Amino acid sequence: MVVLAGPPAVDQIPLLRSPDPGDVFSGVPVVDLASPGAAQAVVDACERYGFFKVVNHGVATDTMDKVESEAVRFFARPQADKDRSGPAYPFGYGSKRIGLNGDMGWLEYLLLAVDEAYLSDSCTVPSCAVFRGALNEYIAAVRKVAVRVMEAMAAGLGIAPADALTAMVTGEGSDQVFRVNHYPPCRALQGLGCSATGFGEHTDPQLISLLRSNGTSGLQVALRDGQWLSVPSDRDAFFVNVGDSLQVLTNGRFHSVKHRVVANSLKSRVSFIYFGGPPLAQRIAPLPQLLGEGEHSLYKEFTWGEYKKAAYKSRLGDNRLAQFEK
Ligand SMILES: C=C1C[C@]23C[C@@]1(O)CC[C@H]2[C@@]12CC[C@H](O)[C@@](C)(C(=O)O1)[C@H]2[C@@H]3C(=O)O
Ligand SMILES: O=C(O)CCC(=O)C(=O)O
Ligand SMILES: [Fe+2]
Repeated sequence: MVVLAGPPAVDQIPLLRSPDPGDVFSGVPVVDLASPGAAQAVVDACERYGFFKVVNHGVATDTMDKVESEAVRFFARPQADKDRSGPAYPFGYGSKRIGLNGDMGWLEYLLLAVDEAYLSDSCTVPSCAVFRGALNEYIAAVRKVAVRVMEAMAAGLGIAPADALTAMVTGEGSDQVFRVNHYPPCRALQGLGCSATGFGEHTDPQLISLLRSNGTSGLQVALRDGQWLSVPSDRDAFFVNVGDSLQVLTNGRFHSVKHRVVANSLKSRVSFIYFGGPPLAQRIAPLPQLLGEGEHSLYKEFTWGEYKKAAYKSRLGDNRLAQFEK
């Protein structure tokens, strides 16, 4: 990453050299959730990249379109209106500042709390009933896809019971978060050979994240050798990230994928991400069913609450798992 002097509107945002248009991730693993081979395909992708896309997921196009058009309507409102839905922490509207430790990106967003399958009643943002209704329908649907993906993981890993992973995310007190990101076009940088960082590189701390975006590209993932590749957008699919906690539960067999978003100079990107996390008291340690004879955990013992607290003290790009490695 290079930090260049840029036009004033973006002077707080790290700039990236325009990615080489040839560096496209043409081999993103595609998992057909309705196929008999789904479980093995999910495990292969989690081991190799910690990243894959899910098709044939059964979520109605109308459910995705409705939430997208309501989100576009929300972000088109006057800035003063949107600011009344802030601050982002613990939940609400935020702009350019990500987290509490100085990270900046070319985006605005809504960070929302989820209870069971819906927006938490304690989360009064957004206030618009139509947007809330669309979010609730979408969250319930994407959460079902997350459950099917985690069941496929357990089946592919040969773990019993079948709900060993899903129970952590759907059980009482699970820590689920939903995020809507809007990356406006960054026109000031058009033709300058560099792009604004939309959302800086990071791994997701939870078990699993499911992302859907409008058709605007911008998501990039890092391969295990550190090479960054641009992910071709697909508005009909869900992209799945393995998070840090799932890496630990599998004792490093699954890989928590580093990813980032580069803002487009011409088009808006809107993305919707469901983050599945366990209850705060959940112990995060390798599942005994996955440890071979004589195999030890690569990590120190911790709870999700301890990890989350440490994560929220860190900068976006920090290696958050490092301090928990043995
Ligand atoms: C800089 C930060 C933003 C973040 C909390 C953190 O301190 C480090 C982890 C970040 C992240 C990444 C995935 C999700 O977008 C997120 C909501 C999460 O759980 O961890 C964000 C946090 C955030 O935006 O507050
Ligand atoms: O907005 C996106 O496309 C991805 C954002 C992301 O990685 C995150 O919110 O954790
Ligand atoms: Fe992320």
